[in-house]
Parts: sequence; structure tokens; C-alpha cells
Amino acid sequence: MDTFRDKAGEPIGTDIDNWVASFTRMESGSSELPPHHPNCLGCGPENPNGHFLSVRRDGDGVVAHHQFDQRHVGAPGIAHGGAVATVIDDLFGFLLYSVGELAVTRRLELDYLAPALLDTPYILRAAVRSRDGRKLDLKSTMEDAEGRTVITATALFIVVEVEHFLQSQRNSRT
Ligand SMILES: CCCCCCCCCC(=O)SCCNC(=O)CCNC(=O)[C@H](O)C(C)(C)COP(=O)(O)OP(=O)(O)OC[C@H]1O[C@@H](n2cnc3c(N)ncnc32)[C@H](O)[C@@H]1OP(=O)(O)O
Repeated sequence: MDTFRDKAGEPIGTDIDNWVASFTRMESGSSELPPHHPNCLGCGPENPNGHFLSVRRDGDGVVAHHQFDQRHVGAPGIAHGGAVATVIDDLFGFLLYSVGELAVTRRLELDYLAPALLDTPYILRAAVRSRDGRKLDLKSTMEDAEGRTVITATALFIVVEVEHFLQSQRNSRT
């Protein structure tokens, strides 16, 4: 498994326990949030096929500035809807640093109100709408530079124990 590093680049461990610990060691004052994983498709700095999403805390939620590029094309000039969903799903994952617990996507729903254009700056925000037991009700928006809403999204994340990831790793063929 990969070595995970803190924001100073120091190795923080090589196993799932250390990965899990990285989700709980975020002090609330820290604005810049670390990637979920070095190779995360949404935010991993070592994934050349990823989105390199960079996320900050924003009040009770999170915010990211992002541009889709030619790697994410669907129709000419327009980002693939799945690429947009990837980024929003990943953005939701950054809310877990504030929730302080592990959770995974159970349902993800997007309204594509307008095309998400390539090489165009967007601002994405996400927040927790409510929590009911293990169920986290999340919401997100993506706006263009003129403040027009291009995407709205909601998700249901379910809080899980570390065993969820240990079991998945045991079952994985990689
Ligand atoms: C922490 C690390 C994050 C790092 C990266 C973040 C990246 C972005 C996030 C992801 O991409 S996560 C990866 C994609 N997601 C998955 O792989 C999850 C796959 N699904 C599962 O493993 C299981 O379905 C899951 C653990 C989510 C839930 O299974 P459980 O058996 O634990 O829960 P259950 O099915 O009993 O549902 C829990 C609750 O949700 C409710 N529920 C389920 N589906 C629902 C639905 N669609 N609408 C409303 N409620 C729903 C369900 O009724 C129940 O309510 P109660 O607790 O009140 O009984």
C-alpha cells in the first residue's frame, strides 16, 4: 500500500489504520484540507488521470476552485457528466474531516442545469444538511465566475467503521 504523507510531506504511515487516523487528526482551525489518498481520483496529487482537487474549509462546509480540462471531455468543449460527478463526490468526501467519522457514498444525485465547460473556472461548495444516525444528508453547488449555478447535487453518505475498508482491501484483487 502507498505511503501517506502529511501536509509537510512527512510520511504518516503505510496502512489502513494510519489512513483512518489522517481523517481524525484535522484540527478545526486548519483551512487547507489534505487529499484522501495520494492516488485518489478526485484529489490525489500522484494520480496523473485525476482532478487534483484542492479543497478548503469554508465555515461549516468546504469550498474548491476547479477547472475541467481535455482529459475530462464528454461532448466537445463540455466536461463529461461522470467527471463532474467524480469531483462532486470527492468534494463531499472532504466534509468527513469536519464530521470526524468515516463514511461512504450510498446515493449521489446531480442536476446538470447548464454545461460544465472545459478550461473554465468554477467554484464548488458542499455542506452537511443534516445527520440522522449513520446517514449524512449532503448538498453541493457548482457556480461559474458570474455566479450562475451550473450544478446542484445531493448525496447520502453512510458512516462506516474502519472494518469496511479492511474488508474491502481483503476482498480486492489488486
Ligand atoms: C472515509 C473515506 C472517504 C475517502 C474518499 C471519499 C471519496 C468520495 C466518496 C466515495 O466515493 S465512497 C466509494 C463509493 N461508495 C461505496 O463504495 C459504498 C458502497 N456501499 C456500501 O458499502 C454499503 O451500501 C453501505 C456501507 C453504504 C451501507 O450499507 P449498510 O449495510 O451499512 O447500511 P444499510 O443498507 O443498512 O443502510 C444504512 C441506512 O441508510 C438507509 N438508506 C440506504 N439507502 C438509502 C437511500 N437511497 N435513501 C435513503 N436512505 C437510505 C437505510 O434505510 C438505513 O437506514 P437506517 O439506519 O435508518 O435503518
